[in-house]
Amino acid sequence: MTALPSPNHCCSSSSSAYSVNSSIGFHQIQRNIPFSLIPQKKFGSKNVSFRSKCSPSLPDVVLMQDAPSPKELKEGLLTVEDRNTVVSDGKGDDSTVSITIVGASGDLAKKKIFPALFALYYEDCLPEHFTIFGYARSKMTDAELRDMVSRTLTCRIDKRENCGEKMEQFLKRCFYHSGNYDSEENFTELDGKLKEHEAGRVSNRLFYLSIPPNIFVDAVKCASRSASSANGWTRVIVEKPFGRDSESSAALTRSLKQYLEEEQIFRIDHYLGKELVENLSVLRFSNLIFEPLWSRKYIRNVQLIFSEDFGTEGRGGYFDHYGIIRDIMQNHLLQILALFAMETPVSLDAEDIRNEKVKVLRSMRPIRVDDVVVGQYKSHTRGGLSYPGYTDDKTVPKDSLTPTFAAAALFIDNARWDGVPFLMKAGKALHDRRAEIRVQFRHVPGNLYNRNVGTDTDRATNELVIRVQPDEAIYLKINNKVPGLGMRLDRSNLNLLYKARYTKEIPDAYERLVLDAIEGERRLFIRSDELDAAWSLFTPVLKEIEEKKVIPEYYPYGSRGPVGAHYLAARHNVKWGDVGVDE
Ligand SMILES: NC(=O)C1=CN([C@@H]2O[C@H](COP(=O)(O)OP(=O)(O)OC[C@H]3O[C@@H](n4cnc5c(N)ncnc54)[C@H](OP(=O)(O)O)[C@@H]3O)[C@@H](O)[C@H]2O)C=CC1
Ligand SMILES: O=C1O[C@H](COP(=O)(O)O)[C@@H](O)[C@H](O)[C@H]1O
Repeated sequence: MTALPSPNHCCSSSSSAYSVNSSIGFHQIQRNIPFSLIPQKKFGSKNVSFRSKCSPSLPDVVLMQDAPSPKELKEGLLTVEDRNTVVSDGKGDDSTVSITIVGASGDLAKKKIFPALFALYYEDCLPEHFTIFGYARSKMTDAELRDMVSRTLTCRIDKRENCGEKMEQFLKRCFYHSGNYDSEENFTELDGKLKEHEAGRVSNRLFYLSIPPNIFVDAVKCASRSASSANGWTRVIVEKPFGRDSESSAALTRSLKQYLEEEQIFRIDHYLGKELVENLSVLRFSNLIFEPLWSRKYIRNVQLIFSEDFGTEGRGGYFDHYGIIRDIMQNHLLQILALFAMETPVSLDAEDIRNEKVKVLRSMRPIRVDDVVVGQYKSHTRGGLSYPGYTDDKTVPKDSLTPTFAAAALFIDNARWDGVPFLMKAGKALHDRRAEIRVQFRHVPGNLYNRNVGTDTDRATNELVIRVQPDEAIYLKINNKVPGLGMRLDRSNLNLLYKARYTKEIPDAYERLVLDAIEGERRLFIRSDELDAAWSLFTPVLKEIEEKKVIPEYYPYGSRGPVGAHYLAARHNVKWGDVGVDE
């Protein structure tokens, strides 16, 4: 049994284990509610939960200075297994984290995962003992992997000290094992190598499935059977797509659950790791001025906008099987919508937040095909340059009807949001790259200044814009008197532009999410019932679009997308906020 450390050890970065707890729920101890434990039956009983100095959960650990007393333990508030759970800052303790990137030779691994791990290392956010393994079929030596990874690493713009040295140190912790995704034998070899590096310490293992979805289950089966930890935790990050409709998603979940408990599955939606998306709850729940306005009473419509100024270049094969609704709307935009619209959760615990998100998703009205507009980009020549159409991609069938653009009107049939249109718009190969949430408020009843505002009430109403990217910002459009002797109003922005306010570079979403997975923090990952609810909403309309072979409206590469999106918005009495002079 693990000995209880003194509460004074809490939070000192040089201490070893600093409080006894479960990897889910510091709050539960404080509220004297007995734990339900993460089942560990397939993966050993010792449950070491790491909290780095970078953890957003750190305040919880601070609260745990008054860790459960021996009396509380004796009185059965914690079970024997709980006592085997140690929360550690990972410094000087006897546990190690092995991170295996399955599909390490691929695009996502190179572009996002290795750089995120390096950034965490650079910021001293990883535990003292960690090893990174790349796993894929490609033949590579450790040196070749390091060479490949080194090409994508960059140092923080705001801190460049010892950058080269840190890169070298990081690369020394990266190794490679070549193997098949469906070979238990190859995963057993990996297990042997991981054990060598773990050197008898408590082993915690994180597998990041950065591979195409058709091989998820094979890889999970082999990893869980042949390379899971014998004495610590084993977790698996699963990349989207989680199926392509309700049935295939449920089948994937069922298959994964043959080898993993739900608590071991970390379904990633990287939009949840974006700074401004995380800030959404802070904005709502820690500012008195917003939450009272957050309902049908004051909000006229909400717009969730995603656009990219490049096409599917290189990913056409994957994309054609999914399309923009599955690629962006069913996950990224719907997750943002759920966070935006949910009721106040009981606490910031993962389960409390996810419970509220599920309730919103389940309150949503089925989407009618009439409330969806689909488009596909076509080739376009501008300034002597010619841009390819979607079906010019060799991996895309010439007669493909797959939408690269969609706009939809959604409704939440609950007391808070009854009748408020939530408009979504997502597209590739458009005129700019942006992701934002726009909240258009109602007009001021009996506005004394109507005369000065003019007839366009849209121009006179307040709008809150949360710009997720690029140039992260939150701004509120207000009416203001133009200085001078006359009485003329204009619309101005109260603007919180992140790069002007904060000098620190904003971490990439993958950094936050990988760290959370290492720490066992599930708040930003998708629970299986959330996923079911999201698919239930989109599956019928997707089927209808596909069965009816709805012809997409063609739009030129680099344009603002199909005009149909404007007609759709107009039918719901909405004007898209990203179009216009002062967008
Ligand atoms: N790339 C991106 O920007 C994003 C990707 N994702 C998701 O992340 C995952 C990985 O994406 P990405 O890195 O782009 O994928 P890749 O197509 O680059 O595949 C990753 C690796 O998997 C192996 N692989 C590829 N195809 C097959 C196959 N048919 N059978 C067996 N192995 C195969 C290859 O490694 P080897 O041949 O060496 O075994 C490849 O390097 C996917 O699920 C994707 O949907 C999600 C969001 C964004
Ligand atoms: O999940 C996906 O996201 C990217 C956009 O991510 P971002 O962080 O660069 O905004 C998108 O290009 C891709 O098609 C999709 O699969």
